[in-house]
Amino acid sequence: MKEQWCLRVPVQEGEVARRCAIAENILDRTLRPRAENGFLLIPVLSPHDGDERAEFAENHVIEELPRHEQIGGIVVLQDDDCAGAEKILAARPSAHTALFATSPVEGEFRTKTFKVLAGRPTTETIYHEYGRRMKIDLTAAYFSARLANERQRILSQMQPGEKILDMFAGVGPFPVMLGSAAELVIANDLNPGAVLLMQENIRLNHLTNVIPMLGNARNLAEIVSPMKFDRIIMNLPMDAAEFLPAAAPLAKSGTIVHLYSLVEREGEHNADILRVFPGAKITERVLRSYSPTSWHAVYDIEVAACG
Ligand SMILES: C[S@@+](CC[C@H](N)C(=O)[O-])C[C@H]1O[C@@H](n2cnc3c(N)ncnc32)[C@H](O)[C@@H]1O
Repeated sequence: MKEQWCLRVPVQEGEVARRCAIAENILDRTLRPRAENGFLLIPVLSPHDGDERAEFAENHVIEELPRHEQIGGIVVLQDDDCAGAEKILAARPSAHTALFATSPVEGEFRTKTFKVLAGRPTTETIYHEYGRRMKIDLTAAYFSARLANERQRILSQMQPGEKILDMFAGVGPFPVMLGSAAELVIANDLNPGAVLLMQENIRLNHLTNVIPMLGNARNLAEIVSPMKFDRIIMNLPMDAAEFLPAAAPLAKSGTIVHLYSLVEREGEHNADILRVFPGAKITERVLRSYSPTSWHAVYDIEVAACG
């Protein structure tokens, strides 16, 4: 029998950890994950720091499942495939609904429309990420679990007492994840449906220092002035760079701006960034490929002293 290795994570974090293992190409798909004493053991292809040996059953089911993404109890299939949806729900007891997106991400609110392929007719679910719970409604507001690792990366960089602004907060995944380590988080979105869910997510996670705000990011400086922030999150990948001038009055020397964008070449936004934040230190990281010619990148911008 070949050597079998696993990543051991608390069951509630299993979904996120499994997705990260897929993204990092380390998941051993030939073996079936299993639960043990409140932990999920995820089979990995080769050992890394902290991984353990474990024994797994061969995986015959997962291999045959149609491609899909799981968000809480909802699976979203890549194809309009009702039979495939039934198969997935049978293989994944944690999923209650299978959906197919009938539109791309669209409009100012960046939402999609869905068709129910199988299971309970709903687009609502509870999603777990690193010990936090979030209510999601995929038709009411944008949500993607793909930035779960990014949220952990930012959390690991935070200093005590930070004031954070999330200009495009959606249902609040960044504010909810960073809230307990921050002094204050202002979490803004234009979509009333997103802000209602965000309010609920703030309550669900017992956060008292996260302030939800319904507004256009262009006007934030007028609304929260004279406040300045230690960290500003800008996750509007199609247009975030356009909002840099709106972020400028809210930043000070040393502020870190995390700008997420879809780009086609390295350094694509550097000139825009330096025009708004002269002398800023820019670090660009690739998050994932988006199409054959474009990728999702994050620019970490450290604002320099003004004047
Ligand atoms: C890509 S989503 C990101 C949501 C959230 N940060 C996340 O990671 O799930 C972008 C969000 O920006 C919001 N949005 C779009 N234009 C906006 C604007 N001018 N001002 C404030 N929010 C805006 C949309 O409603 C949407 O929720």
